[in-house]
Amino acid sequence: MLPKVNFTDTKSYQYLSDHLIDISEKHLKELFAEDPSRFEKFSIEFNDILLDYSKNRITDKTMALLIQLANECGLEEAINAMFNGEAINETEGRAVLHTALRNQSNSPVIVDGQDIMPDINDVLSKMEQFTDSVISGSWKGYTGKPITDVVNVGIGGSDLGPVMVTEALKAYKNHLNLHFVSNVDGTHIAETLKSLNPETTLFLIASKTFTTQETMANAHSARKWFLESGASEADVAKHFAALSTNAKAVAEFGIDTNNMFGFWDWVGGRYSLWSAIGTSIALGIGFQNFKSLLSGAHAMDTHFRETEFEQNIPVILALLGIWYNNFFEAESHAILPYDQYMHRFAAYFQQGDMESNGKYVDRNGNAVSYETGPIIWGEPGTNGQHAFYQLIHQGTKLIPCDFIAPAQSHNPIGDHHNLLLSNFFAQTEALMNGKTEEEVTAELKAAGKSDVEIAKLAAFKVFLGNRPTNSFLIKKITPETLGAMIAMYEHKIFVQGIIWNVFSFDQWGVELGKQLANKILPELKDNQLIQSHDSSTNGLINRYKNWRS
Ligand SMILES: O=P(O)(O)OC[C@H]1O[C@@H](O)[C@H](O)[C@@H](O)[C@@H]1O
Repeated sequence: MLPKVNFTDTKSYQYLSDHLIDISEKHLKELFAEDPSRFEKFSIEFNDILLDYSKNRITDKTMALLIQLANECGLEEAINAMFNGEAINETEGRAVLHTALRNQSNSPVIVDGQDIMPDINDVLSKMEQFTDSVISGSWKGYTGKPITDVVNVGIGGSDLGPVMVTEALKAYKNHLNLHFVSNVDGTHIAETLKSLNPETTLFLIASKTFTTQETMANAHSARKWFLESGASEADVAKHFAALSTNAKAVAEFGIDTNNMFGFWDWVGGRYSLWSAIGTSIALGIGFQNFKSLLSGAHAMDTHFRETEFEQNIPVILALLGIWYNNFFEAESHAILPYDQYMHRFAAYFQQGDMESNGKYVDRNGNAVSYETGPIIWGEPGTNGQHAFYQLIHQGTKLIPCDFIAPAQSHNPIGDHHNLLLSNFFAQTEALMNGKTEEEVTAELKAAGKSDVEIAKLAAFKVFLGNRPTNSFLIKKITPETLGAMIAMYEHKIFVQGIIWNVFSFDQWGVELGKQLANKILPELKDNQLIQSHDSSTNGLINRYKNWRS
């Protein structure tokens, strides 16, 4: 069982509220001037990842109070409860053990009195055999040709993780072409199938429940396309595999359960890329690289589990997020990778974070009186700089940002990487320091502007600065460092959920829309006038019926 503390009732919350007044009066520039050791003090190096969190609106006292808050909320107890397999997903009565999937130490993890590691290892070795045979070409399609294209059909957690990782690790990719179909919009599958040859295409139907409407619709269309190409039902086994917890539904769909890679209800969808859901990753970059991804994540798990909070990266990130979310009233958090390969990283953690902590009911079943999960967003630098950074620099909203960049590029072309990294360093410096009116005036004077022009322009060119950032400098984006970064954010989300006293591993909020869509679907079958909803919904449905044919 998890602790169920209302964090606004703690002593540290009160102290932090008082301390906020002092910090609000300080500019980050002043904090740096007052303490020359800020970088040494507020940075942590872990396995080729350097986190610099010194450009945050914090002092030693802030960090001490935030850690006190974590202690008062029972964080240590909660971490142990998760790793020990307690049913901390209480509303679904499940343990939360994605950490076991990457438990490279192989130490026993007990659920309901049974060690789950042997089952995990069995699936991993089945995945290894399968992916090796597809990659080597010994797995043949129904006309005897090797597989060239793999289509992962899944949505949400059965799509976003594999997409993000295979993009982030594209430098490690082999000859197999990967495709991802998620949207129920027929365009997605239609456009994907256009370039494919059924004789050399392998479909992975990825769905934890194997009931998700979008995935089932796309899977059926894929099978129809395959059969219409001249293949027989018996050939399906060579071209369709399932990644799921639901063997019965897989068999009913017509996929040979020998071609099923299983996982378990204690793996949440948005935490499932480490499970059989990662089969597309293992196919795209090879099983050994997939294992390295798991190892990187496992190293972060060990760090999270064993390191004192003062040096614990996920804990520190979570507490900083709470500082801004609940004390500075920041509404969102930007993730900004300076790495083109990581272009889906923020999108991935939109699900990871917002589906986990987007809750207004606390673990006691009461509506909360404080803010919970932030809006997560972001795009890669430097593209974002030319799009939305204006608002981060000069808008009215406080947006804490995570800047992420590799020191070594996989594509060291000319001066590109120095150009990229100069922007990475410059942005956090600019966000912190800003530019004063005096600086602006001096600059305009030097550019030969008249006093009248300076008076007219100066105000628009002032940057207040004092905008907080974290910087992650990663030696290189490898399967290990990427695995560690993903696990780091997962644990950050966990810690925040503990402090906000919400259940981070259910997602009831996605159900209502699904239920209503199921109710509306039969109403779309014919052209009868619909009057069963409110006037807006009726009006939209009726106009759709009128326009669709
Ligand atoms: O893997 P499944 O069962 O098809 O589910 C896909 C997604 O379905 C959504 O409804 C859930 O909100 C996600 O968490 C989940 O990842």
